[in-house]
Amino acid sequence: MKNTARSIAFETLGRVYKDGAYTNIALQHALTDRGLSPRDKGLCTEIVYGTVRRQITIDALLQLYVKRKLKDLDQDVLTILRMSVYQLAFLERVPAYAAIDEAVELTKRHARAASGFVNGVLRSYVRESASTEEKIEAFLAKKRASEVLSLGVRHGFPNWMVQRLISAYGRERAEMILSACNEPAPLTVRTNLLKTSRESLKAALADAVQLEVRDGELSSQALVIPGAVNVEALEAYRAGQFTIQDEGAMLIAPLLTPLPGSTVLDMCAAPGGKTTHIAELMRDEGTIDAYDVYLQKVKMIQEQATRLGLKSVTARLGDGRDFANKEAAYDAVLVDAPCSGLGVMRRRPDIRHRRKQSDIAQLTSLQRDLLQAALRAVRPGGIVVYATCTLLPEENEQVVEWVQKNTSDAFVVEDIHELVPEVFRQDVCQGLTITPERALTDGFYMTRLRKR
Ligand SMILES: C[S@@+](CC[C@H](N)C(=O)[O-])C[C@H]1O[C@@H](n2cnc3c(N)ncnc32)[C@H](O)[C@@H]1O
Repeated sequence: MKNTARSIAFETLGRVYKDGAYTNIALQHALTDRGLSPRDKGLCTEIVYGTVRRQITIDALLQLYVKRKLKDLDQDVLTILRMSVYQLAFLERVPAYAAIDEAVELTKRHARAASGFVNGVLRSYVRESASTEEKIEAFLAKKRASEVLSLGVRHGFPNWMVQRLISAYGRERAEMILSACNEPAPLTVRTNLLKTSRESLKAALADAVQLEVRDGELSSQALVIPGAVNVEALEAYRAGQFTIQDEGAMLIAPLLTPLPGSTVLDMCAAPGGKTTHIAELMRDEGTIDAYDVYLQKVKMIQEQATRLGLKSVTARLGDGRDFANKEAAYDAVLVDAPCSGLGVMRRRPDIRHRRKQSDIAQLTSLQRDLLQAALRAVRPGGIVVYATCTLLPEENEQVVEWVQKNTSDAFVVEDIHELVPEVFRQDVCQGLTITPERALTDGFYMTRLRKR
């Protein structure tokens, strides 16, 4: 049977559910050289991302029609049911018969004995005329769901995440954040101003992809490309004229205000998005030591620096925490710490299933150690920027507060009002947390500290 959008979606979801693959990476591999039309690639992407994003909602809907526990179903059968209910519940343009017929075909191929069961469940799903919202509410009423469970089921997030976001942002904003995390993220690129101007790159990209490319509004280097395009295949990419980066992430390197000729340590640098930004801001004059703890990832930093033609970057293998015991006196240090990643769930939808509540304490401990080591490694009067791509205060301002109380390297938290775009100024406090519903960026925390 030939490849179709749904058969490749099924295959990709299998890699995610059975092998623990990352959705974005599994999908990228699955779509390469499989002969799908752009339209079918779009449908496949939508089904894969949507099924993973909405899995918790879909499972609630399925429980209304399946008598057995979902965890007792064969994994392939469950995957087929999930991706089919996603189409029936959330994709208005997909005709129900197309989704169901192909679900039955897929089941015949992968779990033949269950094809009648899959057909029955999906047909009873569409037979009931209630809207998706009404079905979700029916499930919640049956469960007598708490407010946290209700929000989690409506938006597709585990209870602990919902609870923590409510504690940090209040119910109303937490719901806006959850909803924004389910929106597709735009494709944005950062112009390498050492090679080209934003105007020239905009024209070159628009010509290459035949779409209207527009300026980003938060960074003077940013361009937004509407639509899913493999920009890494473009000549301008090979020529080092841009880096793929979320516009929110483009706000972090400038917080270091790195001057040409300075010495900078990037402690957690791979794949090098911010390292290369720092080097560009320094006009590639000075030195940037870019560390990561995994060898494979260190290679990625070097590849990016080479592609962009940056000579000031040296990619190095090492644990950032070791700087606690080293002699160093960098002018500036970036700690872009490993974190729970709740700010980037638009692009990495499986984070909501992969992350466990118990990870947070471990991450916090690592983050504290890294920040303490950074304060060791910077010279007196130098700058440390601490950043994450998560929205939880435990990994953000509370890490800074803890280190402030528990380190011998005293520092002040600097005011960053002038260093961030207007739209975020009202949110600057000890640092800045940007959330995805504010300006349609990924979510980040960033703060600038000056060692006394
Ligand atoms: C948020 S990512 C960095 C993203 C990067 N700054 C960028 O903009 O492309 C965090 C990185 O920290 C690395 N890491 C984790 N533990 C580390 C440690 N103890 N020392 C140094 N790097 C570490 C991870 O491998 C990961 O690549």
